[in-house]
This record gives sequence, structure tokens and C-alpha cells, in this order.
Amino acid sequence: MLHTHFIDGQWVTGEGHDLTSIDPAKNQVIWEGKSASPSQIDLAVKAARAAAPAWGMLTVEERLSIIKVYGEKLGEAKAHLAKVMAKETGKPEWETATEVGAMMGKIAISEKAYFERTGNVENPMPVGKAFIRHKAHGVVAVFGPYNFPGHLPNGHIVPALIAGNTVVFKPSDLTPMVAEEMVKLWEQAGLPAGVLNLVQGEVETGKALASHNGIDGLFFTGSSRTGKILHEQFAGHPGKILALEMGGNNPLIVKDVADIDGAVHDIVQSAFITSGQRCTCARRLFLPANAQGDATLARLLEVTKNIKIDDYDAEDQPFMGAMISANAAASMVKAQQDLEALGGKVLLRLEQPDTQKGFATPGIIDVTDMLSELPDEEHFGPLLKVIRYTDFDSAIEEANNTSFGLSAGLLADSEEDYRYFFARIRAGIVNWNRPITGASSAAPFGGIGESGNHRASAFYAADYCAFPVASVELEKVTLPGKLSPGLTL
Ligand SMILES: NC(=O)c1ccc[n+]([C@@H]2O[C@H](COP(=O)([O-])OP(=O)(O)OC[C@H]3O[C@@H](n4cnc5c(N)ncnc54)[C@H](O)[C@@H]3O)[C@@H](O)[C@H]2O)c1
Ligand SMILES: O=CCC[C@H](NC(=O)CCC(=O)O)C(=O)O
Repeated sequence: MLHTHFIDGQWVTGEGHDLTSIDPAKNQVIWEGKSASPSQIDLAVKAARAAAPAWGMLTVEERLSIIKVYGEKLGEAKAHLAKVMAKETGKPEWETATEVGAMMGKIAISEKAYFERTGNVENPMPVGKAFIRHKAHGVVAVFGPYNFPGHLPNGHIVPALIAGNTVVFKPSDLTPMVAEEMVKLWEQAGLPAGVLNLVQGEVETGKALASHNGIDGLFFTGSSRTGKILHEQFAGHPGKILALEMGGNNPLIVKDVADIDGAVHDIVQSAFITSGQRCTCARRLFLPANAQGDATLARLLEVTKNIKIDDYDAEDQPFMGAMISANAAASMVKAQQDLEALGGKVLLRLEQPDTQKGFATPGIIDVTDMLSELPDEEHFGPLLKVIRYTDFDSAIEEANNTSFGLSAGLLADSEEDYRYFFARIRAGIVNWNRPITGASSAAPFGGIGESGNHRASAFYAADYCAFPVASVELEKVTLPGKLSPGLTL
């Protein structure tokens, strides 16, 4: 029996079709199950609804006491969970260990955010007092992506539960095993039945959950394509809260820098970490069309060629592991071919050495001469597009020439240049002389345009997990000393 769904505190077998999860580095099946049927999704939503009043009536301290036990369980399971994540995503174990670390850190950060952003405020009034308090929405669905199968859904689930919501979690169908391991830790922490439910499945599971009448909100991290479908689906439901964290076509501009190796380091960290599978990864690199730009590009090509790529569990750990699947790697080869067909010049070819596995070597392509043809797409893998520019204004203008707006960066030694850039660039994350990946959970995280819907996550997730309630209160019903004109009592 494959008990892969967690509904109302019980592990149950799916009634839908077969699901498998494949280790993309070794091309081995590592998990098998069945998707949730529509009636199981219905049961999960109903369980979350039934659990909501009691969970919401606990004090936040009572809820936090259970959530902190989950944090301890994460600590105890850290090595195991990091290995499961590496096996299922192909990411090197050093990197998945940092992902589990981020999941643990999320608890204290979300507690702080809850009190700072949605805590209670009391103000004196001429008569009585005014209060601002926050209440949970009720039942929320959480959708996770594959690239951070623990950290990103955890970043919705923890603040949602702190605020008093109950949750139905639908992970990526490419990472069901990580989701299962994570939910087991919540179970071990003693979370009451129905407070967190797990339903596994592909697109149709997502559609059934997103369109279920019983949810009060949906917190989504994934592609802009899916996010837009959800946005359309939520149209006409103003009472439901929808938080969308989506992709990007992120620009990184290099201006005048003395330390070329420092710049190359930040470019590589921005473009190729996680094999380019971070929403914040640099997709478009702007280099000056001068000798310094030539030197930076030459060094970038040299360093990128030498990036170590290997299995997630290699003793000598690589910088890059496999992508999530053989298909994902093949789609990057195809994206490169398409850009080449439009006039892009490959400077370092992205290759998939084994079509049965998810490995893709990092690629760099010069697209300067085909800018008018350049599709405004997120290529979610290790393919960096280079644009050579002659003046800073045109580079910034082209950097903003995207419907997305997640992250952006400037590598330049002049603070004045940064201020100029900051004032003009349009993105939710804007960095200076630092990689544009690796955002902090202690800051808001989100983008504009097709990158999100202005409901930033991370520290600001507290905002979409609760709604504010304004009250004026007086202990006893009392006749006011001064009555409104025309009123006698
Ligand atoms: N901004 C961020 O915080 C952030 C973080 C990580 C990843 N991402 C983005 O996520 C993408 C990669 O993740 P992914 O491929 O797993 O995303 P995805 O959009 O394919 O899937 C995300 C989730 O939505 C579900 N889903 C897919 N189609 C659906 C539909 N029609 N209706 C309802 N649910 C549906 C999936 O099963 C999964 O659970 C990239 O675009 C990346 O930029 C964004
Ligand atoms: O792939 C998208 C996430 C990338 C990651 N961002 C965060 O971890 C945001 C912080 C948080 O959600 O707590 C990154 O910037 O590398």
C-alpha cells in the first residue's frame, strides 16, 4: 500500500492514476504512488475546514509551541531530508543542506513577522479604545514548485499556520517524496488532524484544488504560465486571497568594476547556481562593449567552462548537479537552438551529455545582434544570454524591456551609478555588487509584472496569511456625555 496523501491526520492511498518520482541524476525511480482523486481532494478541504475553528481559537503561542516542535523535528531529520531532496531534485547535497537550514530558520523569522506585521495594536480613544487585530482566512491551498521543494512551500505553510489557517498542500508532482517527508515531520510534531493535509498529483489535482469552493485562499509559487491560469480562475472571487510568486527574466548589468574575478564570481552565482533553476537567476547579462567588457566575458567563459558538475552525492561536491529531469535539460538544449536560429551566437554551448539524465552543462549565448527578436521568456536552466551595450541608459532601458520584474542587479564600483540604476530599474529585488540569487527570508520577496501580484512572500508572507480587523471597544454600554445634534435621550 502506498500511503502518499495525508488527509485528516491519516496517511491514505491515492485513488487516481499512477505517479512516479525519478532521480534525475541516476535515472532511477525513487518513489511511486497514485494521485489524489477529486473526492480525496474534497475530503482534504473538508478536513481542513473542520479543523479550522479549533486551530484558529488556539492562542498564537499555543500554535507556535507545536510549530517549534516541527522546527526541532526538521533539525533532527536535517541530514536525511537533505539527502532525499538531493536525490529527488539532483541538487548537490551541500545545497540541499542549506535548503533545510532555511526551512528551520523560517520559523523564528515567521514568528517575528507575524508580530511585527500582523500583531495587535491598541490606541486610546476619547471614548473606549481602538484595536487593530488580525484573523486567519480559514482554509488555504499551498502550491509548491520543484526547485525548492521544501523551503518554498514551507515559506507559505509556516506563516499560514502561525496566523491560524489550516492548509491543503499540493506539492510539485516532480517532488512528491520531499513533500511526504516534510509532512511526516509535522505529524511527528503533534499537529492536530486536519490542520495540514497533503494531496499529491499533477495538473488536474492542482486544478481541482484551486477551483474547490471550500478554499479561502491560495498561495502559489511556480511558473508565470500557471500563475496566470490561477489568476484567471480567481477572477470574480474578490473574497479569496491569491498570492502569486512566479518567474523572472532577470537582468544583471556590469559597469565599471576593478575586480573582474569578483564580478565573474557574482555572475556565476547569479546565473548557474542550482543549475539555473532559481526564479531569481540572472538570465540576461549586460556587458559594456569595450575592453573591460571583453576581459570580463573572457574570464566568465573560462570560469564557467571549469564549473564542476556531478552527482548530488559525489564525495567531492560539484557546484551544479542535475536539473530536475531529463526533459528539463532537453528543453534548455532546445531553447539554445531556438535562440541560435534567431541569430544568437553561442559562446559556450549548453549540452545534455546523456539524454536519459537531467545534466545540462552551463551555456552562454550572445544575443546582442538579435535583441529585437529576443523572446521575453524565462529559460529556467543554466543558459545565460549576453547583451553588449554602449551606454548605461540603453542597458537599463533594455533591462526593463521585460514583462517580468523579479530580480535585477548592478555590478559597478560607483555608488552614483547604483543610485542611478536603482531609481530606474523595475524589479522587486534590486542588488548592488552582490549575486541576485540567495534572497533573505528576513526581507520581503516578490516581483512586479508577470513575476507576481504584489503579495510579496518571505517576511511579508504574514500579510497575506491574515486579514486585519479594526475595532472600537468600550467595556460597558454607556450613554455619551454629548449627544449628536437633534437627538434627545
Ligand atoms: N517567485 C518565486 O518565489 C519562485 C520560486 C520558485 C520557483 N518559481 C518559478 O516556478 C517555476 C518552476 O516551478 P514549477 O515548474 O514547479 O512551476 P509550475 O507552475 O509548473 O508548477 C507549480 C505548481 O502548480 C501546479 N500546477 C501546474 N499547472 C496547474 C494548473 N493549470 N492549475 C493548478 N495547478 C497547476 C503544479 O502541479 C505545481 O504544484 C519557474 O517559473 C520559477 O521561476 C518562482
Ligand atoms: O527559486 C526561487 C527562490 C529563490 C531564492 N529565494 C528565496 O529563498 C526567498 C526567501 C524566502 O522565500 O524565504 C533565492 O533568491 O535564491
